[in-house]
Amino acid sequence: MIAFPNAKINIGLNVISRRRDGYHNLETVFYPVNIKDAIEVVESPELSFNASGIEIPGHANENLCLKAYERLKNDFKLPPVSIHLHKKIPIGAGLGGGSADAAFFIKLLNSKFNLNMNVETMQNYARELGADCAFFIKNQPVFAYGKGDEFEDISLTLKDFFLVLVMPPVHVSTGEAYSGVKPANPNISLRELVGEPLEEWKYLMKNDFEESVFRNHPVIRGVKAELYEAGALYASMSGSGSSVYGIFKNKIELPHLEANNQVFYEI
Ligand SMILES: C[C@](O)(CO)[C@H](O)COP(=O)(O)OP(=O)(O)OC[C@H]1O[C@@H](n2ccc(N)nc2=O)[C@H](O)[C@@H]1O
Ligand SMILES: Nc1ncnc2c1ncn2[C@@H]1O[C@H](COP(=O)(O)OP(=O)(O)OP(=O)(O)O)[C@@H](O)[C@H]1O
Repeated sequence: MIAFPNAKINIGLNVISRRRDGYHNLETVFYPVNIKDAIEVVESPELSFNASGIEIPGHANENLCLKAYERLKNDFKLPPVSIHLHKKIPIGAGLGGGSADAAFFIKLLNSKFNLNMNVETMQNYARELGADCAFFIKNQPVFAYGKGDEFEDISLTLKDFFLVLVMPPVHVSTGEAYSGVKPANPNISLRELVGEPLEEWKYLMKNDFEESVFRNHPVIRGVKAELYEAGALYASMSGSGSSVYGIFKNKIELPHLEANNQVFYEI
């Protein structure tokens, strides 16, 4: 059985306060985008994991797909499986790729082995694996708060716009990004701002990670500026970076950016 985990972008991101558990309370809007990995699971004599596509830093034993399998195996009778992950979602990009793989793997095991988990149960397992992970269970646009794993549905759609995502040649680690931010309460919650016309977003919304990440990696600031110069209605770094997206009224090509960056159109 095969699943195709997709990436997400963050529209606005306020880091609000530091928590006792070492995490931060935040508010953001998660929006699914059309850049996808592929994961296949097959019953097999022994547990195995292998990967192709973009190279994943770290040891294969630490892959979030395996962590999801081990976590569910504690609570369910699961046979050994062979897992193949084909990686296409850029890593260290703020696109939640690892989290998407883990969440889709939970859904895949649920279907393949008839585990009868409902959405809430799967979200709870996902929460244990990473703050971004639970979003990918329903995989619909949401306003997220708390650690980024509590949700309110929103009716946002970008289907009438043209979305471009640029991956600069820089990886940013999530821990590094959080350590550069001074948490603060926003004047107006993103919950309200996201309902304003998209043309107004650039005056209203920000990603709190941009300031320090742009300072450490000015190339990312440059990409955002180029997207605005090219006519973006709204442009922002996604999550902890380094990817930057632009929302345009009409279809556009950015050959200049393509020279130094990976560019995804119509995501
Ligand atoms: C930056 C975002 O992508 C925004 O959506 C997420 O907050 C990151 O979520 P994630 O990658 O799933 O994060 P995790 O794997 O759970 O945590 C990685 C590290 O990020 C920091 N972290 C993460 C989420 C959060 N609400 N507060 C944090 O301080 C912690 O230092 C943690 O050790
Ligand atoms: N299936 C996986 N895909 C990608 N990275 C994985 C996976 N499993 C574990 N990892 C580890 O997670 C790290 C980065 O994960 P990920 O791609 O989610 O980060 P990101 O792009 O910064 O996104 P975000 O911070 O928004 O979750 C990698 O360096 C790798 O060591």
